[in-house]
Amino acid sequence: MSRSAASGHPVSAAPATREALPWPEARRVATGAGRRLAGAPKPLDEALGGVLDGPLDALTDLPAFDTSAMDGWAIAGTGPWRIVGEALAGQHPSPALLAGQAVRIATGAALPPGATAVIRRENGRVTDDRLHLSVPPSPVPGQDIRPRGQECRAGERLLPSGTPVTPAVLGLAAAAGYDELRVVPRPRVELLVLGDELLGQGLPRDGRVRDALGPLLPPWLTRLGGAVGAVRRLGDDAESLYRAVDDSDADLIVTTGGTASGPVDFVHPVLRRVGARLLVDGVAVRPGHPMLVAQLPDGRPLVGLPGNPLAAVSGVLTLVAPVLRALGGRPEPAVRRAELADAVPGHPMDTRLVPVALDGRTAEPLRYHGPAMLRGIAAADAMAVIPPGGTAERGTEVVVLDLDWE
Ligand SMILES: Nc1nc2c(c(=O)[nH]1)N[C@H]1C(S)=C(S)[C@@H](COP(=O)(O)OP(=O)(O)OC[C@H]3O[C@@H](n4cnc5c(N)ncnc54)[C@H](O)[C@@H]3O)O[C@H]1N2
Ligand code: MOO
Repeated sequence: MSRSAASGHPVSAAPATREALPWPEARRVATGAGRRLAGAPKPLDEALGGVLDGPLDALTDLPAFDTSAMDGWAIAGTGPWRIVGEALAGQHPSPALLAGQAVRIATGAALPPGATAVIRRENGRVTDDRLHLSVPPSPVPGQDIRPRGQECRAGERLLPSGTPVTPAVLGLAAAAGYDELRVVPRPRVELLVLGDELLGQGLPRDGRVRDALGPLLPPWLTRLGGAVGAVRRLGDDAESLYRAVDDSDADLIVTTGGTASGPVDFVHPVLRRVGARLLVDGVAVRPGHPMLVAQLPDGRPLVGLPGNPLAAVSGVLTLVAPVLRALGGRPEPAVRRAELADAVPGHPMDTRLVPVALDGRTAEPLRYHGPAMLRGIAAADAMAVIPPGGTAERGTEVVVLDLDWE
């Protein structure tokens, strides 16, 4: 918030100095700031993107009955076989086969009782209602039969609680007999982009710049499990920020800009006015140190991201991602590590997050990583975590945070 602006409401300025939390601790606090949302039953077509609220246990054996795995003939005993009928997918099982009998059968059709194997269409020949093998040897018992319960038995655990509901999970749930699933819904996110200087289109002009975070954040927060409503761009005006925060019923509010101590940085004063409690007020990380997490009086979290675009990216990885995971009941991703392809200077006191391109186990640090720049991160696969202290030399193994945005 760089332009001079007047607020209609009397809000005091933010304090000049705050206690910055070490980066690992800030992430832990962020994880604890989101209470898992209540699960609810959803029809399958509305469950996508949620997280299983309870394990997925099979409601049936799968397959639910013995089926043919191939188009051909179901046979009993040894051949040649007399063809006594036909079995198509979706039909009741045909009458029991006796030794020396066969039925024509389609893939997925219920196997008649007594059938011992299936002969594929291309391996048999029919003359005068008699089936002969054209390709020996005789099928072994059970050949090309999918026996009932091959994939699972009724009651068997298919997936644990907390599994993200993907299209494949929907398919498995349907196959296993479910019409609806109990899911933790995607947390609803309200995104408030602050700054009089921000333009929605065209070239930067007259001291104004394009809003980079309005386009950047919604698809990313969606990838991270949020349900992001329309972005609201607000001017540098404490009253409209106050009203937006006070009116919002989102599970998580994310603001951008206005976190520092400039003349129109209203996030802190507005948080005080709504009675929010600051859980994280500054993080020892570069870029992004003025990022914050607050808890509204009713317990809902608000994350304040700094306005500098790369600082905001750092804030998403540090604070928003853990809060969203906690709200949405998603597990933490496995820690990933890579070796630096070049030395990266550390910050004396703060953790650094540096855009890197990954090539297998190697992380190449990228240029253009200033807090106001997006050029480096747009070419990056991840951000490398450089602990405080001296230089991380070439070959040092560091934690990398996947951007995972495609
Ligand atoms: N006296 C101090 N000044 C600053 C400090 C400090 O500790 N003391 N911290 C600096 C750091 S670090 C950062 S990061 C920024 C954070 O500032 P705010 O969160 O208050 O953000 P703004 O002042 O609103 O904006 C900063 C910068 O980013 C541009 N911006 C904002 N929003 C967007 C957007 N959506 N798209 C593109 N660019 C955006 C804005 O125009 C400013 O240039 O404060 C430092 N100052
Ligand atoms: O959040 Mo600031 O990056 O450290 O410019």
